[in-house]
Amino acid sequence: MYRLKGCRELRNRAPQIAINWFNTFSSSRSTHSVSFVTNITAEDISGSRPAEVQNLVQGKWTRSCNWNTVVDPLNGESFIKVAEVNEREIQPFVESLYKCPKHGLHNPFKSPERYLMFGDISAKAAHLLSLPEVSDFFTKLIQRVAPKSYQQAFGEVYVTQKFLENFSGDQVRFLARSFAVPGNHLGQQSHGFRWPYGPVAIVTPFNFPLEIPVLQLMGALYMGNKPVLKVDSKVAIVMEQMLRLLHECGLPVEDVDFINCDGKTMNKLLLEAKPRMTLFTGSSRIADKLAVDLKGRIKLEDAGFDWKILGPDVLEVDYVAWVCDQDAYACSGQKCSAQSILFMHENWGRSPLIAKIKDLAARRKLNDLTIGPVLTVTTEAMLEHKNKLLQIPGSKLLFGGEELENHSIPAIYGAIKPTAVFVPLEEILKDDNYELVTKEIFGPFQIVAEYKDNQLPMVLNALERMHAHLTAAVVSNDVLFLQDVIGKSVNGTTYVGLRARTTGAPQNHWFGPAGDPRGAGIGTPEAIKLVWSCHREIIYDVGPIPHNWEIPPST
Ligand SMILES: NC(=O)c1ccc[n+]([C@@H]2O[C@H](COP(=O)([O-])OP(=O)(O)OC[C@H]3O[C@@H](n4cnc5c(N)ncnc54)[C@H](O)[C@@H]3O)[C@@H](O)[C@H]2O)c1
Repeated sequence: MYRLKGCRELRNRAPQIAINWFNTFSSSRSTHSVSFVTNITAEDISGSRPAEVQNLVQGKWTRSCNWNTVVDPLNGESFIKVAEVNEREIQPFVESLYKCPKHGLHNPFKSPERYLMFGDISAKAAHLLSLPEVSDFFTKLIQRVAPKSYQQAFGEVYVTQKFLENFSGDQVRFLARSFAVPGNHLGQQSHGFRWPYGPVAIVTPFNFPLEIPVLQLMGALYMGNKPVLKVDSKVAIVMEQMLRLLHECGLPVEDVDFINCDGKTMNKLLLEAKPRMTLFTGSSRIADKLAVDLKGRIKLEDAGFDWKILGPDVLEVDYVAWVCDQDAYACSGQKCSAQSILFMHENWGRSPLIAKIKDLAARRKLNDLTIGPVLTVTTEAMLEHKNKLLQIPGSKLLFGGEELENHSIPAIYGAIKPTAVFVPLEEILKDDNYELVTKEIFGPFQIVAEYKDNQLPMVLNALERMHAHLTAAVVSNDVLFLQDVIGKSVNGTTYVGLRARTTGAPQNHWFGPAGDPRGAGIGTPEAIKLVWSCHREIIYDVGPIPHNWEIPPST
């Protein structure tokens, strides 16, 4: 991205961005009224027809003094202009959050009809996303900014749609279900309520442009909060379009602010607006900084160095190899849940597993985006990491380790073939090597190690020393083996059994790190309640006072 010069404050102008789904939708379903005009398709966004992304504050879409230009990750062409708010322009966002009281926009004692409103909004948005033309629009828009295969991008749209279905009807008010406990005397009862934080912030990364922001945003809204949302500018166009869709479905325009800015500006906004809670999804480095800056008023979905252990029972080698390939290399390894290290029992080492993973990885092609640009690590950095690993005694390149061929991916991004490097277990555990081997490379890159029966404690030791505990997989149907590994590890989302995978963040199970009191979750009712509400206890004590009551002695 680079900056365009010149200040053009163009508040309240009609958006000029492409919303292909909208055109299709309005022409095929004429009963649905709409309030904005669009003119190009996701495929047509280009250097000659750049799309624009705006900000939303205090109910108004706005532009800014600064335009950042996003380059097409596949060819380097400037194709999206993002109106980026700079540090001197954050005041309207600060004021907007200040307007929201700590008790939120709704709670069980205030505007409870809003719980039902969000049930209705969710139902309508789920319906819209289920329409083939709408889901195709979002799928292709995701592909343009965070290149991944059609199926992987569609998966995001599908999970988002199912999530919205899950919280339709009365399900939003059920999130705020309370409980009561009888008191010590007549007239006393204690009630536990789920209470909003009021003004809140959501910061999300580039890799899931739709799913992560929508699921967290809706969770925040359901519980009665007013969020300011900041998505990585590279992919913000997707969420900008989704907000317009949510407005069509009845979301009040003042309920969410949407800001495009760099990390430094967002940091400043958080310090000045003082949201009561911030949900941060992204790297551990920024997560730790914000935890300090915000004095702990934060929940985190941070980095993943995700592990998979193949147990002693070798079964279904083709299936396990396919899951390994998907876990490590789908979305070019840019899932926070991607398989970063594979510990295989020596029995698997004697099977054709690695050869099969190599063959599957070799099927991946740039032209269908089953492999593609890496948006936060350059080719040079990934190859340098590989070279450092290969200096460890006994390590070897299993496959990959080269730049992609015949590509036009710009040099600011990465482009390497799916890569696997073998490192001996004893070497991984050495202090000099451990940090290097367990460094998260957010690209198509994995470490492979082998262990013998009596070396399982060494594998468990390697897990114990990791700093992030997001996803994990234990591939075995040996129940005693599973018990042993589960009982001695902590990852928040752990798949176990023959079909175990590290990736997979559907709407039907919890996804998030464990072992960290700051850890957040996403997707399920438990995640929403934990992240977006706090406990409030109201103790009713209305009497009557016993008729023979007398003032007792002081205590
Ligand atoms: N745990 C999860 O659920 C999850 C999901 C997706 C990605 N991730 C992690 O995210 C990382 C990749 O994403 P990334 O490289 O975009 O992460 P990142 O930390 O660089 O950026 C994440 C977001 O934070 C913003 N940001 C940067 N500095 C900031 C600051 N000082 N104050 C406020 N906001 C700031 C960025 O603009 C972006 O929107 C990986 O480590 C991956 O594992 C985790």
